[in-house]
Parts: sequence; structure tokens; C-alpha cells
Amino acid sequence: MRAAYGVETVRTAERELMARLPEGALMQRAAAGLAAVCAGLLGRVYGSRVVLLVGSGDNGGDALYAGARLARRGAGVSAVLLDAGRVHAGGLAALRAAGGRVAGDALGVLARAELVVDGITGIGGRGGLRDAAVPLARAARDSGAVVVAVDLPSGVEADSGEVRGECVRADATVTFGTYKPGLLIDPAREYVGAVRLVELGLDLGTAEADVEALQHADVAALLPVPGAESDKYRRGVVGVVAGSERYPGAAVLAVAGALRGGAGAVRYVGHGADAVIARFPEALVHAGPPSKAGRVQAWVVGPGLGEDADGALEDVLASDVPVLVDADGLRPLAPERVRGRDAPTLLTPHAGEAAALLGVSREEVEAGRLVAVRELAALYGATVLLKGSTTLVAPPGGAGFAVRRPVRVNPTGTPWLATAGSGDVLSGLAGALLAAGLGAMDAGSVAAYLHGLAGRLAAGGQGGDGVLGGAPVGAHDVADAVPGAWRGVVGRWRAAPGTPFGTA
Ligand SMILES: NC(=O)C1=CN([C@@H]2O[C@H](COP(=O)(O)OP(=O)(O)OC[C@H]3O[C@@H](n4cnc5c(N)ncnc54)[C@H](O)[C@@H]3O)[C@@H](O)[C@H]2O)[C@@H](O)CC1
Ligand SMILES: Nc1ncnc2c1ncn2[C@@H]1O[C@H](COP(=O)(O)OP(=O)(O)O)[C@@H](O)[C@H]1O
Ligand SMILES: [K+]
Repeated sequence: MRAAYGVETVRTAERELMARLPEGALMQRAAAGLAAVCAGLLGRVYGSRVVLLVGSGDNGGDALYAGARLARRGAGVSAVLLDAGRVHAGGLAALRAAGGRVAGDALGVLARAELVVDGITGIGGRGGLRDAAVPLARAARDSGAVVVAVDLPSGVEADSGEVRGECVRADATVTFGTYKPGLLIDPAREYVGAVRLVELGLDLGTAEADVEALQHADVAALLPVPGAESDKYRRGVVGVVAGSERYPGAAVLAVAGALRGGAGAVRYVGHGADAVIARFPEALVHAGPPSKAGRVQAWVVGPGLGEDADGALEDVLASDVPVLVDADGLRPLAPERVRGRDAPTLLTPHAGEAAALLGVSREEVEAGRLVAVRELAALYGATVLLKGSTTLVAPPGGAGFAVRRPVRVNPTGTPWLATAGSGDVLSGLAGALLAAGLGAMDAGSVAAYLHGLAGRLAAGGQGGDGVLGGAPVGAHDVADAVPGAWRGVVGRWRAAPGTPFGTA
């Protein structure tokens, strides 16, 4: 699990560590790590042209000490000081002693730079860049130089991933001690580039992370694997209430997600039965209502239901099993109805649906995704999965949930997933995991992880985010790629107990 901590937690841990170390030791650790990454990116340090953008705080200090290390290795290092009257004195002295200099013509040196170190603001920055810094950030971007952000790209909000104005766009970010939420969540994540963590030795042992991201090993440990005693009921039966005469395809895609997500059986209820059976003869179809369809271990309700979602929604919410509500099921959803349930509820809105539920604009949700998902989880007392780039999953909040548990951010995915119906596949997938017995947080975040990987696999290409060289996909391609994503996560073929070596 990759954990990210908010600014207050980081500052407390830094203070505790600094009290035990000689003065300045922590900044030297940070600067050494930063210089090493810069040297790696430059390839040849000797003779290279490096420009430091130096703000008035310790972030600028890191940049200056790292610049001094590069200057000692023969780089030509120029520092652009945002405020010559307020600069880290020790850092500036170290740079000068190593042969670095303060630039007179900021835009001139930036135009010739091979590498720019962004030390304008780190965790002390508030709001977008101030006016004086804006032309420098633009010049850095336009120079064609590699831009390395110190701790965070200056101008992003460390705690939330918001970008409230102009901001440095980095090719790489060297962050210190721990990840910060803003490095993992859009829109800020777009500005971060590749992230390298330099360990400082912070003790975050008892602190609660603000945000966490699953990794392959976490997902592999959570994926349900059938054993010798498994039967279709123990693996989990998912009920899917989706599709309508107008949108039968949503039914097919949600059922596809559920089957690929490992459901032992899928009970489908709705107007898309013919389409479902034509594509998936293994599905069990019922005319409804859902409560008469037979026992299920979890319900998925909403994709493509159209206008007449209310009756089926109420029927499903009255059940005593986990319920995932998506799409058209979200529209008529009253917070009290969800808060009154004993079994878990997982809501999966996209930004537009989340905005409608919160009574704000879509833009507001997209600009402040972390705040929005926490607010929804508090309003409904439910687990909420907010779709989009960097999908977030928040644990239930509000009254009765005193402990603030971390929000999960999905690290997989690709913008190629922004295609009609891919959310329906996600619903089915998460529903299957709920039916298999995963809690709502795990079901939502594991489903988002597999769905994102499946999107990348389906799109192909070489880019880490599946965009570079990838190609458009349809939602059914994403569903078909889920087994490949699953195998990729589990990593290796697991022999059934008692299987002789050499047989498969
Ligand atoms: N505290 C520690 O022990 C360590 C801190 N380190 C570095 O110190 C940084 C934090 O340093 P500070 O607390 O001094 O804060 P910063 O250096 O991040 O920023 C504070 C300064 O930036 C200015 N500023 C704030 N918002 C701005 C904006 N929107 N546009 C332009 N300027 C703005 C403020 O006037 C202030 O002078 C970390 O991000 C990290 O880089 C590292 O050296 C590791 C150790
Ligand atoms: N820019 C993006 N980057 C990554 N994933 C995205 C992006 N936009 C949308 N997605 C993903 O694509 C899926 C779209 O779901 P949704 O909006 O519900 O569409 P639909 O209702 O057509 O199925 C979600 O899983 C979402 O996280
Ligand atoms: K910075």
C-alpha cells in the first residue's frame, strides 16, 4: 500500500525527527536525494546548464543545496531568486561556495537551461503561484528543459490535489519523507510527472494516512480465489438490476463486468433480458421485482435503468445484503434511505452525478475531488467511489464515524476508459467482489484497480498510463480484458494443491 500524509502530519513527524538530528541534517538528506535524481536525469552533470527557481522558504533551501552538489560536479548552476531579500541563507552560501551564481537575467538563463529545479514552494505553498512566479513557471515549461519539482510542483495544493491558479508542470517530482495526497490526485497529479520518494527517516507509525493507493500485492491478496469447497453460491451470486428498453446494452455490460469479476452466478432483473441471454447464456434472468428473483449476496442497481429506477431501487435497498448504486439509481437516492441501511452501500457516481447529489457544479467536483468524495460519504454514511481520472473511494463518514479513515486513490487507469458503458462494466465488477465477501472499500478499490488495468491492456501501447501508442477501446473490450488484468495482478499460475509438478 502506498500511503500519502497531509501537511500537518508531515510537519509533526519532521519536527520530531529534526529534534533528534544535528541542525540541517534533514535538509541535507533531501538535497542529496534531489541532486542524485537530477544527476540521473542529466546523464552527464559536468558542463550541464541547470537553473534553480528559488522561493523564500525551505523548499528553495533544498533547491540551493542540491544545486551546490551539482555545481561541485561541474554543472553550471544559476539560481533565480523569487525574493532576493528572503532566501535560505545557508543554501545560497553553499551554492556560491560551490561555484554557482545568482542569475541577473532569469528568462535568459531559463531559455538556455537543460534542467530546471522548481524550488518555489513545497508544503508551505498556498493557492496558485503568485504573480512574480508565473512568468518563471511559464518560461520553464517553454524552455524544453527537464523540469524537476522539489517535494511538489509549486502551485499545487499538497493536501487535496487542487490547482487554484497557475502551477509548475514537472517532468519529475522528488518528494521527501512520504507521498502527499496532491501527488496522487487529479488535477494536481497531471503536473507531477514521474514521482521519486526520497526517504528521510520520518516516523509516521501511528499517524493515519489521508490517502492510500493499492498496489499489485494488495490487490492480489484481496482477490477471491475459488478453493476445493467452492460452489457457485459460496463464490457469490450477484443480482444486477440494470438496462431498460431504451438502454439494453447497459444490462449486458454490467453483467459482463460481474461475470468477469468472478461471480459464481449472476441474476439479472430488468428489461434487457433478451440482450443479456443472447450474449451471456450463463446469466439467470428474472422479470422482477428484484426481491422475488432469488437469493443474492450483493445487488448492483442503476446502470441504464432510465426514468423508472425508483421501484427497483427501493426494493433492492430494502434487502439485507450489500448494494452498489450507480447511474440512474443515484438520481432518486435520498441520504436518509441509505443511512438507514444496516448492510453496506457503495455509491459509484461520476463527477456529474456527484455534483447533482451535492448540489454543486460538475466543475467544482472535478476541481476538488477529495473534498467532494468525503462530503458525499458523510452525507450518505456510505462508501463512495467517485469515478474519473484518479478514481477515489471514500469510507463512510458523518455522524457515527469518528475515525477518519484514508480515502483510496486508484493508480491504474487510462483516459481511454472515458467511453460510454465502461462505468457499467465497473459496477458489475465491483458487485461481484461485494458478493464474494469483500468489504465496500475493498470491493470498490479493487474493482477500480482491475478496471483501470483492463482499460490499459485493451488500449495497448507502451505508455505507463496506457495512452502513448494506445488505441480507442469500447466498454465490452474493457470487460473482456479483465481476466488478463486479473492474471497480471496475481502474477503467476498457482498450482492447485496436490497437482503433480509438470502438469498444467
Ligand atoms: N521541515 C523539514 O524538516 C524539511 C523541509 N523540507 C522542505 O521544506 C519545504 C517546506 O518549507 P517551508 O515551510 O519553508 O515552505 P515552502 O518553502 O514550501 O513555502 C513557503 C514560502 O513560499 C511562499 N509562498 C507561499 N505560497 C506561495 C505561492 N502561492 N506563490 C509563491 N510563493 C508562495 C511563502 O511566502 C513562504 O515564504 C518542504 O516542501 C520541503 O521541500 C526538506 O528540506 C526536508 C526537511
Ligand atoms: N479521464 C479519465 N481518465 C481515466 N479514467 C476515466 C477518465 N474518464 C472516465 N474514466 C473512467 O471511465 C469510466 C466511465 O464511467 P461512467 O462515467 O459511469 O460512464 P458510463 O456511464 O458511460 O459507463 C469510469 O470508470 C471512469 O473512472
Ligand atoms: K516545488
